[in-house]
Amino acid sequence: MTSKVWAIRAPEVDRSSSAASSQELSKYLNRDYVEVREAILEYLKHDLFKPRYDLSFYEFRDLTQERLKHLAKGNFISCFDHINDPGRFFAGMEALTYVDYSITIKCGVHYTLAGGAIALLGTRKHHNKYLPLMDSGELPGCFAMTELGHGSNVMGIETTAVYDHARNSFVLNTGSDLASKVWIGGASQYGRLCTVFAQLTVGGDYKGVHVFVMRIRDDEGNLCKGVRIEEMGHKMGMNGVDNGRIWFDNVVLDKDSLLDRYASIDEQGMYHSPIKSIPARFGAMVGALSTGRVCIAQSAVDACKLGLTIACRYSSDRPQFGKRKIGSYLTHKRRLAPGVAQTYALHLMMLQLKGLVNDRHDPKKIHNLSSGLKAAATWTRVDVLQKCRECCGGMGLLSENQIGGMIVDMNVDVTFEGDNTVLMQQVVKGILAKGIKKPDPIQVRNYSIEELLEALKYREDLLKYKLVQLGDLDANQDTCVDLGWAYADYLTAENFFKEVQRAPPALRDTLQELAVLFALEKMERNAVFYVCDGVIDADGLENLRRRVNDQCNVVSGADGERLNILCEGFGIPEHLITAPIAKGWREFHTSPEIGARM
Ligand SMILES: Cc1cc2nc3c(=O)[nH]c(=O)nc-3n(C[C@H](O)[C@H](O)[C@H](O)COP(=O)(O)OP(=O)(O)OC[C@H]3O[C@@H](n4cnc5c(N)ncnc54)[C@H](O)[C@@H]3O)c2cc1C
Repeated sequence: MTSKVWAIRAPEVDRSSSAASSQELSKYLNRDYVEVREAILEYLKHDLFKPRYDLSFYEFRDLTQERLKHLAKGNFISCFDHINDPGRFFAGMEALTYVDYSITIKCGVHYTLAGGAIALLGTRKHHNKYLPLMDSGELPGCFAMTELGHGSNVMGIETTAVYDHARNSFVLNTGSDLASKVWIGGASQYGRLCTVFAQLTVGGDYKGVHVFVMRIRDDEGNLCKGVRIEEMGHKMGMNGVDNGRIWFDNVVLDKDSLLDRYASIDEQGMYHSPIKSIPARFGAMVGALSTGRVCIAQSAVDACKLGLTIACRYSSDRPQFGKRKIGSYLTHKRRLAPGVAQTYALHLMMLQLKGLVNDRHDPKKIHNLSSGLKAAATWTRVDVLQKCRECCGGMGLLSENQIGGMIVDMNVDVTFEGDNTVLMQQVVKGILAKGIKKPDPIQVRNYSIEELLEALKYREDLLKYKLVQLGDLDANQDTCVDLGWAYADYLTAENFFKEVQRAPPALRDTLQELAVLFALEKMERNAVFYVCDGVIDADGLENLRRRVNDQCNVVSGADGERLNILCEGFGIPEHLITAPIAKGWREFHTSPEIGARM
């Protein structure tokens, strides 16, 4: 089936009840690197980026590879941006989620993971040799960290690199099948260059995990000596990415293959690193690669924007049980309005995080924040897109309506770039400190902004205190995940209310309504905590439910029409909203052309 992109108009929106205009909202949300964003969105009008639902496994991979090549021609994304201007890099990568997650991840592996590792862990010789060819798309890159036996535990990987001073080179070996590199994006068919994580030994001394850059295929696409690659297999989604499995058998790598920003070997074969401890050195190397997590978190937020735009438009346009629009039902508002609030909240928080990366802020803070937000944003995406799909009823299942495809393609985002459950535990290790005092008890009565923020902060502080008292994090992993959420929720809410103050006056009421809904809904999700710890009682809980209902009504408008304005504020151009249900489902499904699109 070839998908025709229908030029049916977007539904009319009643703007009378909205305090803020969608253009003003969009200008406020999309305020950084405006020219890069606009240019890439325009570039994505090319036919190559139009949706295709009729392709076989290998045809879809070829299309994704063609898309990567075409993007490279546009010069929007450069691996050098990791060093010179990370904010520009993020802006260049962002719009891709609106096209398709396979191309997003294809670019993510090539530019962010492989290109980022070379840029951030390598030195000038590596930059000059590889990055221009990666920018032009001539040298497709892979990133080989995960092994069959070691996924989340990267420090435990078993691939070995032994330095041989007599030959001035390293010898790379997989050893057992459990040490084969698995899931490696781009490896199965198109990848030619690879950044490989391996345990380094120099002069018989073990030095820990280091990263090497090497060719896995030559310019003709033939596998290099000692490299074996197999196909990973058909996946539940994201099949445009050719994931593969790699084995290394006595592969000889020259000395310059070591990405040597954090560790090097001198002319006499002596190993040097400014970071003496093996775990600290590993932490510095992996910590430098937080760009990937930032991109995954941003993609999750962008997917929420697209899913909500489609679901809200359809809901305010589709009557059911007489003339009543489905968007007018409380249960619809309850499913969509909190998602819109979460998406605004997370988008604004991501702007802060990207600002910290751009300013080269404290790496520890960036690591904690990017880990917590990656987990929060991707888990939020799972919830938001499922609700969007349900709100569209059966129409939500049609591939051309975009939401279903995103659900399956993006499901992996809770697992890769750090499994969310494991990431939340890392966040907790990063934020717990000795001497944390028990917070004074609080009570919430009227759900003012001050009380809402106090309640979110209280949850974080009390969970921190409890975990310090409990001591054994391993035996209390469930509380660790709760604390990771509490940390992300409070920071995101606090930032949202600050944004209300920073925003132009015309936007403040609208943003505040959303921020209040965000905070109320977070309290409601954690009602068990608040009741058990005496912050609210049974009446308070009932009051909280009513407050969430009221706020969903305020944010949504009578038929959910206000949600359309808020979604327009996300600024997704019409050519990337291809779902027919977002463009007038009646005209589309009653058109005489309906048969022609199959
Ligand atoms: C489509 C896809 C593309 C990928 N692309 C790449 C790539 O290009 N390059 C690359 O190097 N890797 C890639 N990966 C690998 C990815 O990074 C790993 O899948 C991820 O790190 C998780 O490892 P794992 O799959 O072995 O899961 P595991 O680590 O085995 O985790 C499985 C489950 O156990 C839980 N668990 C694990 N450890 C703990 C713990 N300490 N405490 C509590 N729970 C725990 C996790 O929460 C999870 O639910 C990709 C994966 C996929 C699926």
